[in-house]
Amino acid sequence: MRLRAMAKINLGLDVLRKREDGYHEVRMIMQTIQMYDLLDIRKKSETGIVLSTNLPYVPSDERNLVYKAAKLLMDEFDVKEGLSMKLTKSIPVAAGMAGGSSDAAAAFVGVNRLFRLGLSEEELMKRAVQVGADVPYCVMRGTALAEGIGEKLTSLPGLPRCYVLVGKPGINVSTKLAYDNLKLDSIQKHPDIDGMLRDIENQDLKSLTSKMENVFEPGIIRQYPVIQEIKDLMEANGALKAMMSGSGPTVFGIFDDRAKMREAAEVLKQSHLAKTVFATQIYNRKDHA
Ligand SMILES: C[C@](O)(CO)[C@H](O)COP(=O)(O)OP(=O)(O)OC[C@H]1O[C@@H](n2ccc(N)nc2=O)[C@H](O)[C@@H]1O
Ligand SMILES: Nc1ncnc2c1ncn2[C@@H]1O[C@H](COP(=O)(O)OP(=O)(O)OP(=O)(O)O)[C@@H](O)[C@H]1O
Repeated sequence: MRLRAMAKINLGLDVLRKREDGYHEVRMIMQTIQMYDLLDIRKKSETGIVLSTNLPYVPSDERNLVYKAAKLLMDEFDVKEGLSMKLTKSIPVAAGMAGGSSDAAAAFVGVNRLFRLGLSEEELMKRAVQVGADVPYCVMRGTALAEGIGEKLTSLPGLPRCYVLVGKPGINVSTKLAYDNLKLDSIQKHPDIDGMLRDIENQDLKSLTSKMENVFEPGIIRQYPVIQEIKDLMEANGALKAMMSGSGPTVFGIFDDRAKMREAAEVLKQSHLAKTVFATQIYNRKDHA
């Protein structure tokens, strides 16, 4: 069985407060994009889980979120058969695009199907949060409002067709460090998430993109000014708006015109500001086909 683990971007990202357990309460507008890792899974005769990946620097043992997700379900349902998984990564690692989280979501969906566990999407999402805050959203996909620590999800109407240019500089940002370094009292500008919800309801892409904000952005840009340079390049080359995704460092630009996005992609490639440049579009199917 082959599953696609889709990447996400955050169109709006607000952090409200720190909880007792160290996690933060957030309010975010999430969007799936057509950029994906592949997870091949099959039964094997010997018991246990075996995982291989195409990247030497991504762990292939119990530290991998795919392994964690599969083990969690197989332990709960006392699955005696063995599982063999092959992960082929295309989503940049430690990039703010939920690569590992989405791989884990694919493992939840795949193990549920392969061993006929009969869990509904909602039941999978309930378990998914134990692997990571973004994993329930990666099970759900599409356009969504995420609250709580990211696990309280409300499905939203799909955005009008638009194009997404992804540019990741050659640096990695730890999500944990980004949250630890965030000074909640000195956040200058909180995104207008309620206004964005209205724009999505009204299918008004221009108004929606004009409100895009991410509270992590100023702090991470101070550390890595190249992020600002990539944003500026995208906006100078036709993006309605460009912003950092998640805790960074990946920048995405939203375009209403595919040709313009492709031209901007060429300029970005030639600038050598980004190590990964990928031109794509939003993705609103939810069926894990
Ligand atoms: C920044 C985002 O990518 C935006 O979508 C997510 O909030 C990150 O979600 P994630 O990678 O699934 O996060 P997890 O793997 O659960 O947590 C990694 C670390 O980030 C911090 N963390 C994460 C999510 C959250 N709501 N509050 C937090 O404080 C915690 O220190 C945690 O130890
Ligand atoms: N399946 C996986 N793919 C990539 N990294 C993984 C995976 N499982 C565990 N990891 C570890 O997790 C770390 C962060 O990986 P990931 O690519 O998920 O970060 P991210 O894109 O910042 O995620 P998010 O947007 O959810 O914060 C990596 O450094 C890696 O060692």
